Amino acid sequence: MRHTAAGPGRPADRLRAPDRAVLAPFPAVDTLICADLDGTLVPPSPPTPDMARHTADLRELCGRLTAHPRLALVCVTGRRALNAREILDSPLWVAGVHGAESLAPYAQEALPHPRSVPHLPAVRRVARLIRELALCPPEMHIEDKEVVLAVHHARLPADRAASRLSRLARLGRASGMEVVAGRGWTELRPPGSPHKGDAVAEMVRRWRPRRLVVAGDDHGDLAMFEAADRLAEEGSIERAVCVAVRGPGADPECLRRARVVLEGPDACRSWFRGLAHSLATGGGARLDVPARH
Ligand SMILES: O=P(O)(O)OC[C@H]1O[C@H](O[C@H]2O[C@H](CO)[C@@H](O)[C@H](O)[C@H]2O)[C@H](O)[C@@H](O)[C@@H]1O
Repeated sequence: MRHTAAGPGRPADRLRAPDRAVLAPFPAVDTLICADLDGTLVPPSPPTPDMARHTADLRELCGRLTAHPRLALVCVTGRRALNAREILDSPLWVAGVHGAESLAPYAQEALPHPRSVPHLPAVRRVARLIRELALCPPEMHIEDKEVVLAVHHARLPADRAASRLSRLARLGRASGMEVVAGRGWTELRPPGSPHKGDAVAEMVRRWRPRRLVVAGDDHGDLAMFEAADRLAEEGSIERAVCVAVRGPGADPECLRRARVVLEGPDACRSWFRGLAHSLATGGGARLDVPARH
């Protein structure tokens, strides 16, 4: 079943394109921000008790950043794109499932990446087999993301999860899929599935920014850091700034490689707020200051 933003075919009013809006996609911008969601813009799941505060703050921040004509903001997440939009509650571009699907600001459906399309039947087949063979133990949960299958096992200690995952992984590999582990989840992905670095490169092609900021906290976000450095080296952008967000389970390599390290999603959102202010007042200087807050 496809996710919709607010019931079948009805996006929430706030996510509807304004009447007579001239939708000029991808004007060239000065600064493109590609930000991960869980652990970066909001605390990682499970939701913290003050989640409502984070969500309200995030919505205000997204409004502020997307209103800026020289700035573009894209959410690059492992979540399904429509699920991410519900959390963001803002009409952003979203690269979902690590870049395997994309959602335009006012679109009601996410589109699978062209590389993922030929594999949709195989993903459906593996999902059906897992159900028919009852391969998923009760402590785990399979999320069918259509372009990949995610097994959520955050409630199990790693060693117990590993033993329970082995049959699922064997079935995935026998069907030609790759097995990729994340924080509390393991995904079965078709070969050549896009990663977050692909999503960043695609967004840079579209927006042609001079400066690129990528922000993340997890192992999968390193692909964004690598893409940003590569795009700067090859001259597609003038400069890249990798921002890591520290928190429970943050990837040490992310923290080591980042130029800017921020203490949690609150600090990340306020750093972006400062960046927007600096651009609005003719700056961008904030990007020139190496910071480890
Ligand atoms: O790329 P991100 O924005 O950091 O998203 C990563 C995953 O986030 C969500 O998983 C997290 O919450 C799950 C419970 O809702 C939990 O089981 C898992 O351990 C957490 O990582 C999302 O459900 C996944 O699809 C994303 O890949």
